[in-house]
Amino acid sequence: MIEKAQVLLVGCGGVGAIAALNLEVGGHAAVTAVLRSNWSKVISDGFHIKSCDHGEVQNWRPTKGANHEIIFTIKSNQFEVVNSIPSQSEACFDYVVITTKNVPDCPPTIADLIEPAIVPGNTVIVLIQNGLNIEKPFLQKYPTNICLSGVSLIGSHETAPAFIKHEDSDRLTIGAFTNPHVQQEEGDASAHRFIKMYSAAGKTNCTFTSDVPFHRWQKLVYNACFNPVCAITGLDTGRIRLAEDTVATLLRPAMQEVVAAAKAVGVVLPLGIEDRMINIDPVTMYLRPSMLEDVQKGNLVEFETLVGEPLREGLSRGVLMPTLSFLYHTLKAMQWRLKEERGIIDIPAKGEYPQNI
Ligand SMILES: CC(C)(CO)C(=O)C(=O)O
Repeated sequence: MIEKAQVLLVGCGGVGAIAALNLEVGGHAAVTAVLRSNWSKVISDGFHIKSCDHGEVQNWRPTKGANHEIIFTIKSNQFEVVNSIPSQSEACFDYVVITTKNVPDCPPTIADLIEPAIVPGNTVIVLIQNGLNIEKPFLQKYPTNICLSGVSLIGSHETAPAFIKHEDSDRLTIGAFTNPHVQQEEGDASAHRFIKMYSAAGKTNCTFTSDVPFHRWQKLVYNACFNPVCAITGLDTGRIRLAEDTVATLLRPAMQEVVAAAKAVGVVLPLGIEDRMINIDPVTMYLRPSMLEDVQKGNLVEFETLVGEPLREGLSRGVLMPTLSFLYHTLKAMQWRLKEERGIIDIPAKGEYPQNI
């Protein structure tokens, strides 16, 4: 019998639920999933997943429950669902896989939250998240742990709590972030082990890269541009492409600025990458990037890691980035509005006019 790796999965929405399935059905991993907004729904009814890779998976029902810990049975595998981060004394995790959104402007950060589950120098941290410089807080806090990058191309959304619609198959590129305290070969070997475990069910296309910055910047040509333009305008990617001059005046200039920033940090992206990203999906897919979904659900958006980081990298090297600056500062104002709506910030009541305002 295979000894299963113990995986703590933080975040189990559209991307995380499919990651959980891949890991579980492959039979090489036992997943403990940490849920938040969908926790009570998963406890009562389980997940309902319609997946282009896995087919229809209905009602993952709990077979055992105690306080916050519920064990689910999926076929022969066990899938544990909790709503707080278990500590290493409760369970010993080989991997902590993070599939949440990254909102560093709204602490506590995930790097802080996972602390009880991390054994220094041992637990492998896997970030299946968009954006740039996302590894920095983890390398700072857990300098001797291997940290893997996962760049995901997947069309999977949580349409209602615990209802997952997976329409575009899972393609995941895994590699080790450069860490001055860990040999690169060790990180690469760990990435290969993760890929083997993740791909074991044969339902996903998970591949290795030795060039993490290239893959992160390449994906940013999409995420730093399509995501904000769609989130700000309320239009999906198909409509952006159909709408008169939006591609010419907003999307393409933003993409060109990201390509120039990448070049300034030493990452040369393929010629014509802008066109490839603009046309990556059929127009009539009317794809809604995650940032558009987030704004419309009233969720905070990951504008710092998708837009702020490439902008700062480029500006600090003298790259002119007027379009990205505009998108960044617009998103920052939108985030402020979202924070007010969610009660994260308070403002003085209308009608109070203190002298100093
Ligand atoms: C590429 C895409 C659209 C889906 O994986 C994405 O990364 C996002 O929605 O943020």
